[in-house]
Amino acid sequence: MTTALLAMSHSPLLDYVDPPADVKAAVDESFAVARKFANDFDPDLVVTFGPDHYNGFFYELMPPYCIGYEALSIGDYGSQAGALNVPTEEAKGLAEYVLSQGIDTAVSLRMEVDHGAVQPLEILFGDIAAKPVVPVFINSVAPPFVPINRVRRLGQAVGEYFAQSDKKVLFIASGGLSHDPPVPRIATATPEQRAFLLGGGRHLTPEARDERQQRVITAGKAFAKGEADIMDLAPEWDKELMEILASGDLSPLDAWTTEWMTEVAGNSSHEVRTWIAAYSAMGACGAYTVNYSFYKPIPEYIAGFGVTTVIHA
Ligand SMILES: O=C(O)CCc1cccc(O)c1O
Ligand SMILES: [Fe+2]
Repeated sequence: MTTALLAMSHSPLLDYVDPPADVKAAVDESFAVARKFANDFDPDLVVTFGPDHYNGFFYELMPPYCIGYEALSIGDYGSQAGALNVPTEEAKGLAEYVLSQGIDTAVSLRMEVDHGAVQPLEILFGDIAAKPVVPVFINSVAPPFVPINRVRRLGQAVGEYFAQSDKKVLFIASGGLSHDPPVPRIATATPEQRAFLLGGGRHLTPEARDERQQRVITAGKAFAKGEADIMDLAPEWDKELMEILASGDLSPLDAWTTEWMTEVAGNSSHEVRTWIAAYSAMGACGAYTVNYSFYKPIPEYIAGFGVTTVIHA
């Protein structure tokens, strides 16, 4: 067994809203480090912990987690569309082990994923089907949420499963950190938004897709000028999270309530659940150290933007 971890923020706005040149250069540099890390490790298998943004999962039936036996990228925000290369037997073995540990994951025999799952694959490997990938969805935008301790337990079970494996496994977390992009919320939804959130947002027409994306792009541009009606990024919260994750003892995160996370770090801050699960998976395979860490709050991307690489100590 060998495992490694790459945790990174994603943003649908990477190709749509430009931060100042020095910030963009710093992000590109962090991507170059991540790319070298992933390719030097040369995984036999990749496990992605990713959220979804009402593209594959809707309130009609919203699981807290889901393991994909097959997966299709929907291709939002210019991301690559099409099938992921999912080793179905491996995904099935993982789901069966996770369930045997009392973690009630859903499975999907045809999971639809968005930029939240595939953006890192494109950045690291150039193609979403370049590596065998088992996609693990973690609900990070649609309340109600499970407590953080359960996310840790999910990650631990995933890690335990691969600790037995003879494969080189790269865990990837995609999401966060603090951010509050303009995503419709069920609690405040208009009838039209409610229909979208229940399932009407699946397989949008190109026109409807474009309108949806333009709204987020416009918000990113306004946010960069300090003019958007969304919550500020929370760099102190982001740094505290990254410190706890790096410490190897994730138990302090159990005190982080859903309500508090939303209040301090925004409605989409729950995407950090992908980081927490992935770090837990890594920890279940042995002691670790963070050997590279990048962080910047980037309003143009509507994201507290972090990239970390993690190896076993
Ligand atoms: O719902 C959408 O279309 C995208 C929202 C969104 C915006 C910026 C950073 C993110 O991580 C994110 O999820
Ligand atoms: Fe996201």
